[in-house]
Amino acid sequence: MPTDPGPEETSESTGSIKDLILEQEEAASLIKNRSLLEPNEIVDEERIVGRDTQLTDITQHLRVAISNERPPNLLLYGPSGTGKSLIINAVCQNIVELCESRDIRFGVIQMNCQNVGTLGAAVYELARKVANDIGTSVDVPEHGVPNKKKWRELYRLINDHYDTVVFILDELDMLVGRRDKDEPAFSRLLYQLSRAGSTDEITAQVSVTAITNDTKMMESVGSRALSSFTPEDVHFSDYDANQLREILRAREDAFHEDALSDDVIPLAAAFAAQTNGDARKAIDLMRTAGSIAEKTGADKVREEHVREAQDKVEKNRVLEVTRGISTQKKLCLFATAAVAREAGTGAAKSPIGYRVYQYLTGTLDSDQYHQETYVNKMKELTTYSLVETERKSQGPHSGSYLEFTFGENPETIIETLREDSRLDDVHNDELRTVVNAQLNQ
Ligand SMILES: Nc1ncnc2c1ncn2[C@@H]1O[C@H](COP(=O)(O)OP(=O)(O)OP(=O)(O)O)[C@@H](O)[C@H]1O
Repeated sequence: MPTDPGPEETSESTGSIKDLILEQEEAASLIKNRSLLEPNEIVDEERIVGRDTQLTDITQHLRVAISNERPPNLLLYGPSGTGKSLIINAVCQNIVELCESRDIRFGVIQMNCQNVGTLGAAVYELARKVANDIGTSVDVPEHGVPNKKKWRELYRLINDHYDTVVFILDELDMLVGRRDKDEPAFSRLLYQLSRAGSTDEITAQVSVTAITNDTKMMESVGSRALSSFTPEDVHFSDYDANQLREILRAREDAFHEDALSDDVIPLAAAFAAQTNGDARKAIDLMRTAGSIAEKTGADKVREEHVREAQDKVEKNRVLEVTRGISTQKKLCLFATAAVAREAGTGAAKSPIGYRVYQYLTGTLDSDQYHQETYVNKMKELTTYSLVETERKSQGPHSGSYLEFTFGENPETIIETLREDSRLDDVHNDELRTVVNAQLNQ
């Protein structure tokens, strides 16, 4: 039978937790507005800096919607955290408001394609989002019906409720679909959406904005889709340290007055620019540095907190990615990071990476993939933005190879992977010797 804790004990424990909360609140005296430092927070337009060209281009393309004309299709491409979603959403939000004031039924339907899976699931998800936007429900079941019915339902919803609709398909290249199809699902989705308006299936005007990190995505788009999609391209490049500094300055009021020492923003901007020019990362660094400073009871966020945050953020990201991957993928990544670390450029060539992978699998007495599979495993890791690939030529008669460039410090990747005890038998000195011998060949 449970014993009665008694009034004294209850009030004492409640009191101590409350005290703890209040104590922590008092210690958290540096960050004033945490949501401004959340990576997915949609910020007001006064806080958008450094993307004037893209903002002007996108506005120029989409503004025709306020005259009830169909905006062109767009392709926004560039690395992670360079403001693609931010800018398109800011422009669309303003167009929605202007259209409302002119009684034009303008809709914006955004879908992140990362976890959607198949074409059928994508069409259903779009229908669900449209239904949600207009406050109704989808009239076909999610499973067990042919895609044709889902398309028909999507068209019905659009025709009934919009004059113009813009579909924003984020991370579109991730919508690969079933492997047995000749054409990736994203290509079929683009084809259907962009041709629907030219048939009588959709009476509303439809425009598609595709967003991708993969500069080569359009190479996998089938010829039918290519001839109907024909987007205007808007490129988003990495931010440099100056731009990141401006972005962070525009969020300085996330902190209490005088809570930031002068070198904090320039250092966080420099770290983020060094690795991949990603604004999300710069913002993340500021938040982590602030939390570290608060936790240690510091009166200000200082340079050392940013350095500690940098270490933590890098390790966390690598950990997050590597925790779930197979041992073989870890070996591929470990070998490639070891080459990039010694090469000093943050990059590794696939044939050298493969030879170091062979050394690793030999040392650990584990299964060994062929080079093609090694390359494919590394390519799969690009989805996490940990590594990027680029095909390079060795010269006119020597074929080509892939170059892997790391978004994080290769040393961090190696250290993080080493937390897996199966790598204990790989000794650092010997690994360095093997890698250098391969690099010098
Ligand atoms: N120019 C900018 N001014 C202010 N904040 C920015 C700017 N660019 C990006 N950010 C902030 O950085 C974060 C990431 O931006 P966003 O989501 O637009 O990147 P993205 O290019 O769409 O990245 P991904 O390809 O990973 O989706 C967001 O919190 C956004 O508010």
